[in-house]
Amino acid sequence: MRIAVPNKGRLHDPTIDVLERAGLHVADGADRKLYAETVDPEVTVLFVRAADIPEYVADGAADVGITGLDQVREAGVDLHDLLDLGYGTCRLVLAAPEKSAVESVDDLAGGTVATEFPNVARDFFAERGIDPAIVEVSGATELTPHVDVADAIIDITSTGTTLAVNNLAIVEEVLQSSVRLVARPDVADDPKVEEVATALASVISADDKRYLMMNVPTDRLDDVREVIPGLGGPTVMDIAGDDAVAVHAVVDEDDVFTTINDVKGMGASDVLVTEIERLVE
Ligand SMILES: Nc1ncnc2c1ncn2[C@@H]1O[C@H](COP(=O)(O)OP(=O)(O)OP(=O)(O)O)[C@@H](O)[C@H]1O
Ligand SMILES: O=P(O)(O)OC[C@H]1O[C@H](OP(=O)(O)OP(=O)(O)O)[C@H](O)[C@@H]1O
Ligand SMILES: [Mg+2]
Repeated sequence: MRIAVPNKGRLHDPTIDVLERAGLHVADGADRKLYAETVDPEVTVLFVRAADIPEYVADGAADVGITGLDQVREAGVDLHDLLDLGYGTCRLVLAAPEKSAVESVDDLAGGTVATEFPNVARDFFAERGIDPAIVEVSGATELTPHVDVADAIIDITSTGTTLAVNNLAIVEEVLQSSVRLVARPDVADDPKVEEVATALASVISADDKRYLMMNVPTDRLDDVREVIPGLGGPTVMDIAGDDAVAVHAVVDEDDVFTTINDVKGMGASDVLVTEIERLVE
C-alpha cells in the first residue's frame, strides 16, 4: 500500500511525526527523497506536494494520502475522508482591503478575485449566485488587491497575521480545513488501509488523554470510582500486605486537574500522571 504525504512545507514534519507515533517508522525519510519504505514491508510512503496528493490518490499512484481538506476540495476528486488528524487547521476566507467597497459577497458581482484555490472559489460563488472573474495566482495572494490585480482574495488564514499586515478584512469564511487521511473509495475498506487508519486514530485519541495511577485506601475505592469515569472504569489491583489498592485509569486531559484534587481529598497517595503514546479503543 502507498501513502502519499507532503514532501515539504508546513505539513511535512507533523505528518512524519504522526506516522512515527503510530508505529509506522519511515525509513530514511531524508530531504529530496521521493519515496521511502516503512517498518511495514507492505506500506510505502511517497513524498508529493501537498496540493498534488488528492490527484495521486484519485489516480491510483497512491492508495491513501495525508493532506489538507482545502487541497482535497480544490482537486475536486471523490475521496473518502477517513480521519481528521487535527493539525494544519486553517480557514479559507474571502477577504478584501479594509478600506474598500467590498463588504459582502454580493459586492463582488462583476469584480475580480485572486486565489490559489480557483475551483473552491468558483464553487463558492456559484452557490451564492454570482460569477466574478477568478485570477489564479501561485503565492503572495494578499498583495493582489493592493496592485489592482483583484478586488478581493480567497486565501488561507490561521492566526490572521498575514491578512492584518496587508490591511485585509475577512468578508466571509469559505471553508474550514485541517489535515485528513483520505482514501480512494475502492480501497477505503481494504484491511491494510483500515490498519493504518486505526493506528493513526490511536495517536489522535491518545493526544488529549492522560494515564493516572494512584494508591487508594481500600475503604475509599467506591468514592474514587465515582470521580474517575475512566475508559470502561478504572483498573484496580491489590497491593500485597496493605489496606490500599492501586488504581489506574485513562482520563481526559481537561479533567486531570479536578480529578487529582478529588482523589487527594479521598486519601489517594502517590498519584502519577503520564502521557499515553497510543490508545486503541
Ligand atoms: N498558515 C497556515 N496555518 C495552518 N495550516 C496551513 C497554513 N498555511 C497552509 N496550511 C495548510 O497546509 C497546506 C499546505 O501549505 P504549505 O504552505 O505547507 O504548502 P505549500 O504552500 O504547497 O508549500 P510551500 O509554502 O512550502 O511552497 C495547506 O493546503 C493548508 O491545508
Ligand atoms: O493567518 P496566518 O497565520 O498569517 O497564516 C496565513 C498564511 O500562511 C500561508 O502562507 P505560508 O506561510 O505557507 O507561505 P506561502 O504563501 O509561501 O505558502 C497562507 O498562504 C497565508 O499567507
Ligand atoms: Mg504555503
